[in-house]
Amino acid sequence: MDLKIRQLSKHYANVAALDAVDLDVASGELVALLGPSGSGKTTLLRVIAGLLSPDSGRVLFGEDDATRLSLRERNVGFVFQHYALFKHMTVAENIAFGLRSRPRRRRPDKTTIARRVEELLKLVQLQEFGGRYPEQLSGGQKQRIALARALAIDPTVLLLDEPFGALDAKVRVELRRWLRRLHEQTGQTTLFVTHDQEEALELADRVVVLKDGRIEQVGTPDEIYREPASAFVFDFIGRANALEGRVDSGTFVADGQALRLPAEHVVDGAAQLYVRPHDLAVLHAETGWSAEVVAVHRRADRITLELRLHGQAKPFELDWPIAPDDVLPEIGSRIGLEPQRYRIFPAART
Ligand SMILES: Nc1ncnc2c1ncn2[C@@H]1O[C@H](COP(=O)(O)OP(=O)(O)OP(=O)(O)O)[C@@H](O)[C@H]1O
Repeated sequence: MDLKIRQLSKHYANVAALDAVDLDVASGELVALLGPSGSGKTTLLRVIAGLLSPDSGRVLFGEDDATRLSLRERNVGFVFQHYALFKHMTVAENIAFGLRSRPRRRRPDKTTIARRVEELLKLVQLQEFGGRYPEQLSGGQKQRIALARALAIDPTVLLLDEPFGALDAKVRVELRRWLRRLHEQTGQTTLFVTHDQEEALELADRVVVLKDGRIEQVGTPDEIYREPASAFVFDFIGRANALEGRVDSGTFVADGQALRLPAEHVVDGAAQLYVRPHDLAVLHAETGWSAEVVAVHRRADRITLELRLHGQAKPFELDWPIAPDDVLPEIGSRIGLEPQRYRIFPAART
């Protein structure tokens, strides 16, 4: 089912946890809500679930206004970061819980519930685990069961709040790939909260970037990464350098006059050039603009140079795609550069 959010606001004292948020999620989409701590991700998910009432605005499931409905009436599936399985129930009983606790006229019979539990155990690849108790499962297995339990009621939407947040990095990566495959099988409309940009980019059909209760950008992972709509999104998604300069009649100027780049659509005044470390090309000729090498960092998979422009206090980084017999530049020397992909934004007013 599709989901529409219209002008949703929620305040706590003088904090706007959600500030007039509009969002459309198509049926079958997997959408990540991404943003730093306190940006409003969990609040948005909880308002959609019916766990929190908004101050104003509407939540629509299909054409139906669900704003005033309870969690149960909305029939949503919810998975929390911390395993919320019932300890005293077996895995199978946990999965069956949502169906068993339905009012009698909507409750499937025992055989149907047992069949559904088997199907779900198979779907989350834990067929042998129905008789176990939650304490006999690993963290990753518990979250797969929590997901099976959320899916059991055939929810209108599936809402996941950092479901892998408490797991270690390797298990997280395995589980997010597993979740993507599962989503392809079920086609369930899903909203997924994360503060991990890699998780969002790898998993989601579309990513919603939140900041201070507002949507900064909505787009496919590619759009968000390649065409960030603001300095905030550029900085938040992946590694970014910000170089100080000015825009003057459609030209960005920095480093005295040495660095000049077209900036047609940026208003005149203080501005910043945003460029990722791997989007800076080293020029072996004495063309382009030049920067001083401040430090050389060897990493497992790359070499990163720390560079500085004339007159700028803050160094920036360049990833050097080094060949085995390349000679690394010396500290204090200068190298020629060319940004291959970049964005220029007016400097934030403080
Ligand atoms: N019950 C509450 N009482 C007061 N303020 C709250 C409450 N819940 C959330 N807030 C505030 O609302 C804002 C949004 O919080 P929310 O939990 O939605 O952010 P988040 O993006 O999910 O953050 P995190 O990644 O840390 O979970 C924050 O400033 C938070 O302090």
